This record gives sequence, structure tokens and C-alpha cells, in this order.
Amino acid sequence: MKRIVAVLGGGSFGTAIANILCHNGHQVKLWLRDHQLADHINHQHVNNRYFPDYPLHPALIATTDPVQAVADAELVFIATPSKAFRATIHPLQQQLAGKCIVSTTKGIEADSFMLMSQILQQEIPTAKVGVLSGPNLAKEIMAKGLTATVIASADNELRQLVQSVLHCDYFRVYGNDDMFGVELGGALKNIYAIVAGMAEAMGMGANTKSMLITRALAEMSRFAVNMGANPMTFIGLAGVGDLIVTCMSPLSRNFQVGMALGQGKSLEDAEAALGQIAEGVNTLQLVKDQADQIGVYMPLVSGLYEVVVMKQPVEKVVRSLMLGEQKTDVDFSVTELLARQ
Ligand SMILES: NC(=O)C1=CN([C@@H]2O[C@H](COP(=O)(O)OP(=O)(O)OC[C@H]3O[C@@H](n4cnc5c(N)ncnc54)[C@H](O)[C@@H]3O)[C@@H](O)[C@H]2O)C=CC1
Ligand SMILES: O=C(CO)COP(=O)(O)O
Repeated sequence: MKRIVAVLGGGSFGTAIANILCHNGHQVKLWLRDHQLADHINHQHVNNRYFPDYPLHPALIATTDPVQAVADAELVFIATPSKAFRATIHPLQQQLAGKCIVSTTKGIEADSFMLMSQILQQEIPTAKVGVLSGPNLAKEIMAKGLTATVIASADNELRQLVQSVLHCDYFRVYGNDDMFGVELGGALKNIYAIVAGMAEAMGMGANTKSMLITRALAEMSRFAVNMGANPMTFIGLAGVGDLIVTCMSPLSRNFQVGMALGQGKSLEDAEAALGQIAEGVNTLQLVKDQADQIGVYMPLVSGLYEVVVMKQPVEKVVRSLMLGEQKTDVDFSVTELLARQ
């Protein structure tokens, strides 16, 4: 069945999602702010700022008018950076009322420590809300690389709708009802991708990278479970799946920032050279404060904070991490998990 869908945010991920929706025969409007880019997409069918080498589906319509973008849509995806999320939806409160709205944004709001789904519920209380997250590098999706994602929502109908509009021969969509865990996982893994990029730049070996990724998973799930997430979510695509891709691929912007830091560049230079959003930089500061407040042990977050914010030498921080307390390998036991049910 052909659906009317809007995508807000014409950067890498919004473009990739809009393109799949068109590929699947849906009527799609993509909202972005840049008039020239919108014209180019409509006439040349290429997003020349983000994907100059990949043709877009010719049916994709770009618009710079957000009201027009969402007017007839029953389903709306939001793919703006977390810093711009509230400002994007606030003026559309009336138009978005009662619709199915899915955030693809992997970040946390400064000051409030709110996730995007929580902002949606606050700004548009009548909306049905979901979150899309998983190992989903936009460029690989544009290249039609075989990919899987997770749609998380308490609303079963929304989960089914999103599965049906996005599923195709190169894109699989799994469901999860732990929206909080899925969304928090997507935000947290960006921090560890920065650490992994630094390790890469420092020439560290496979043992080291494996230790980093595994201890990152332990640390992020400890934090998320403490905040109310389901620990099982972290063994899925939106947990360990997204952590692996972002910590291993040089396509990850967070990984690229880490690489630049590991090569001795300043954070400012690293972000400027990137020219795209690396959410992990803001998330680091917010998670460090929150972990200190609620007393969750996060040595990798603390170590990265020492390097990025306190400007401590990487070698000194690595040494103190290696000499730190050696806790248990796996935090959760089956008995404990069963007791939670
Ligand atoms: N690129 C990727 O592979 C994936 C990205 N994401 C998430 O999607 C979100 C968006 O990321 P990308 O599309 O990759 O970023 P991007 O940097 O490629 O594009 C961001 C877009 O948002 C626009 N934007 C910036 N400030 C804005 C504002 N104040 N109002 C409206 N629009 C604004 C930019 O002009 C740009 O079009 C992030 O939270 C990211 O973590 C999720 C999955 C994969
Ligand atoms: O979330 C992503 C892949 O799943 C993209 O990661 P980056 O934002 O680091 O590019």
C-alpha cells in the first residue's frame, strides 16, 4: 500500500531513509533548509552536498517548507542533529498532532538530558512515537549494502507500519518495544567510536580494539540499565551491532573525530574538518555529568573526558585506564535477568 511520508532533515541519514521509502514506492517529501540543494535534488535527483556519487530516486520531492512537507503525511521521520531537534518540531506542533513520528537522531538534549522520543512526547503528546536505530552507516545504505535496523516503540501498529514501509531486498527492520534502551544505545555508542578512532590513530592492535569494544558494551549497558533500559537490548542490533559498526568503520564521523584527536589535532579542528555532525562530542559531556550524578562506573567515558575536555595527554590517560580497578567481565547474570521479569 502506497503511504505518504515526510522526512525532516536532508543530511546523510534523512536522504538515505527518504531514498529507501521512494524505492519502496511511497510518496515522500524531504524537508531541508537549503533552497539550492532542494532544487538540485528535484531537478538533478542527486544530493550533491552529502552523496554526489549516488543518484536519488526520481520520485523524491525536496522542499524547504516544513509545513508543506508534513501536511498530508501519516508517517514522519526526523533526521536532524539532536541540537536542532526540538527547534525543528516545535513550530510544527499543530501539523504533527496525532501522526506517527519516528526519530532517527542519536543524541541527547543538553540541559534536560532528554532523548528525542521524550522531546517528541513532550512537544506533541498526541503523536505515536518510535525510534529507528541500528548499524546504519548512511553511505552504505545509499550504496544498497545489505543492512538491518531496529524500530522501537511501545506502539505495535507503528512498529508494523515502519517495518512495512522500509523493508526491502537490501534493508531489514526488526522490532523492539524497549524504545528507551534502543535510543540510549544509539546515543552512547558515539562516545566509544571516538575512543576507537583514537586507538586506530595510535596504531593499537586487534586485542586492544576488541577490549575497547567489549568494555564499552559493558559500560554503556551498565549505564543504560541503571537509567531504566532492558539489558537484553544491548545484545541486539541497536546495542552491540551499532557499537561494532561505529567503532570499526572509518565512515563513522565519530570515529573520524577520534582519529583526528589521536593524530594530535584539536577538537575544534577535528569538527571543522568533518563538516558533518558527530553527536558523540556533546553526548560525552552530558553522560559524564549524569554518570557522576547517579554514581555509575564509566572508566572509558571518564578517560575520554580527561583527554577531550581536561586536555590531558592521551598516553597518561591510557596508562591510568590500564592500571585501574579490574572489575567483573559480565555485569548481568541470568538469575538477575529472570528476577527483573
Ligand atoms: N549518517 C549516518 O550514518 C547516521 C546518522 N544518524 C543520526 O542522524 C542524525 C542526523 O545525522 P546526519 O544526517 O548523518 O547528519 P548530517 O550532518 O549529515 O546532516 C544533518 C542535517 O541537519 C541539518 N541541520 C543542521 N542544523 C539544523 C537546524 N538547526 N535545523 C534544521 N536542520 C538542521 C543540516 O543542514 C543537515 O542537512 C544524527 O543524530 C545522527 O547520529 C543515524 C544513523 C546513521
Ligand atoms: O550511527 C551511525 C551508524 O549506525 C553513524 O555514526 P556516525 O554518526 O559516527 O557517522
